Amino acid sequence: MSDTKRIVTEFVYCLLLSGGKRMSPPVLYYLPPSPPCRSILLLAKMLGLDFELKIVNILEGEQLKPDFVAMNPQHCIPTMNDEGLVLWESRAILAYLVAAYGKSDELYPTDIRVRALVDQRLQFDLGTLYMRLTDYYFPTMFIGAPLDEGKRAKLSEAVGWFNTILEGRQFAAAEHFTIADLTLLVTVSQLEAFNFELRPYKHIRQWLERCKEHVAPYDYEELNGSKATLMGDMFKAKMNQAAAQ
Ligand SMILES: N[C@@H](CCC(=O)N[C@@H](CS)C(=O)NCC(=O)O)C(=O)O
Repeated sequence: MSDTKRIVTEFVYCLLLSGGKRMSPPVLYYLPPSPPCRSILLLAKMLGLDFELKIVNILEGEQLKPDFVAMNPQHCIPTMNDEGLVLWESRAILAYLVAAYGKSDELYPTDIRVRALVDQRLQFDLGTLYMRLTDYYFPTMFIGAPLDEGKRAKLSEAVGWFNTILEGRQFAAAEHFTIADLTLLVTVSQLEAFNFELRPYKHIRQWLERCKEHVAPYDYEELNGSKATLMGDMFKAKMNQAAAQ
């Protein structure tokens, strides 16, 4: 057999073996403790999807390297590259992964009325709940800035809204667990690890336990719980440092 014929035969054989599917796994640029990265890693576990994982250490400015900025001018993680489809914004990545790799639409329902609610919750987390969490905690955790009571009030207001949303519901958007619960679970478990007082929010506490139980088989503790604790400890250490000065 000629070389050309052999290469073509091997190529066709590979295609047949792969069932015509993608040959290379999607690449995820990430850092394990980053909350939006944690939601992607949890979803990948739930879907049984193996990423090619590439650490980008944002604490050392690796996201500003020219190669990374050329791929994602906004230089944030998580960033995913699935055979040339480059995506960032964790909630957009979650939606894409369920559509591309999910065995069903359960985690991101295609029923337009249910999907509308999932999308609303995803955007509530992005623009309100998680945003207010970062506004309040991150300046202290990263640069030791004093806590701002005004920002705490805004965060409490958003937590209260989420508690009301959950009234009479088992899950955030549908009758079952969806990617809305996943991203909100990362946010609320982080609040819990920062010792945000969740006692007044009964519906959130019940939902949080339900979600943790649902995700426990997918390495929840390793992928999210332990990383939330790590960030909580960083915050507490900064608070103790400030108190000692
Ligand atoms: N809304 C974005 C937030 C992404 C984000 O802020 N990522 C942080 C890490 S948690 C980051 O990459 N920071 C470094 C930078 O922006 O240069 C998402 O959900 O993916």
